[in-house]
Amino acid sequence: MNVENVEDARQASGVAISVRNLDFYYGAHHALKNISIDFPDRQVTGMIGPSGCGKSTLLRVLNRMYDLYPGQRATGEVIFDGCNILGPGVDLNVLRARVGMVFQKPTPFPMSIYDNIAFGVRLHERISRADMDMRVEDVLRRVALWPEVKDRLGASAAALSGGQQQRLCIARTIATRPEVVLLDEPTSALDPVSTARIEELLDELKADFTIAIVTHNLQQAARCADQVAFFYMGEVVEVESADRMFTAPRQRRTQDYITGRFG
Ligand SMILES: Nc1ncnc2c1ncn2[C@@H]1O[C@H](COP(=O)(O)OP(=O)(O)OP(=O)(O)O)[C@@H](O)[C@H]1O
Repeated sequence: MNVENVEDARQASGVAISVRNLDFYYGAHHALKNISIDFPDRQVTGMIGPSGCGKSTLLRVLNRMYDLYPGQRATGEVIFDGCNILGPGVDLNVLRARVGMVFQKPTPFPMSIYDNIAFGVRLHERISRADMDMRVEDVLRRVALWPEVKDRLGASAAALSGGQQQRLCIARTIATRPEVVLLDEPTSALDPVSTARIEELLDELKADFTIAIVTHNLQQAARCADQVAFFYMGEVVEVESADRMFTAPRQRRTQDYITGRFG
């Protein structure tokens, strides 16, 4: 399938990634059990549930991050652009550029602000210095960091605040022009002001990217997500629109969790 057909197919189905009958194992530990869930195109999917229920594990499957670790394996299907990305022959560098990931703790590379963005782009594209300058400016503007850093692009990223570093990490992720952005508790290490800025940013980014966000913060899921999935002990118990999830969930276990009966 060429890129245009893939884009047409995704828009027609309205689904960016479709997970079917997914099981995941850390050695003998069965961490995800027969999971099926669709990630709608250009919407935000929030993933909630108690600690250890498998939310981060699912994110790590969606770009095959787990492949970096021996003894971890997935079975089932994760369909992205008409292809099962769990199958053989997938170029993992390309996959990880198309399905980008932002981690809980801001993890800028030990290099300049400019190079934090240019580094990943150079791995995937040959572009001129002028085009790279434009790309760097464009993504820094999109994450609302440009006014704060435009006069010190050559300075170390380590000198930025935690919230600025996380916005830089999001800029770095979108600089390779992924279709999907995965975020694993991206604001849990940040103050309320930085958190609010990242939440606003997600709302803007979903015009162009499909977003999956793991969060412990139910209010954050209610504010940011279009659909919400509730995970419990390695299973997806319920997937609903955010409105329904927090007002009228169908399952008893979901209701107990969102009303704080366990956590
Ligand atoms: N590297 C690993 N090796 C073995 N077991 C692991 C590993 N990472 C996670 N697990 C186990 O897999 C299960 C799911 O973990 P996961 O991190 O996906 O949960 P989570 O819902 O994201 O939790 P949290 O909200 O605390 O981050 C847990 O039982 C956890 O102990």
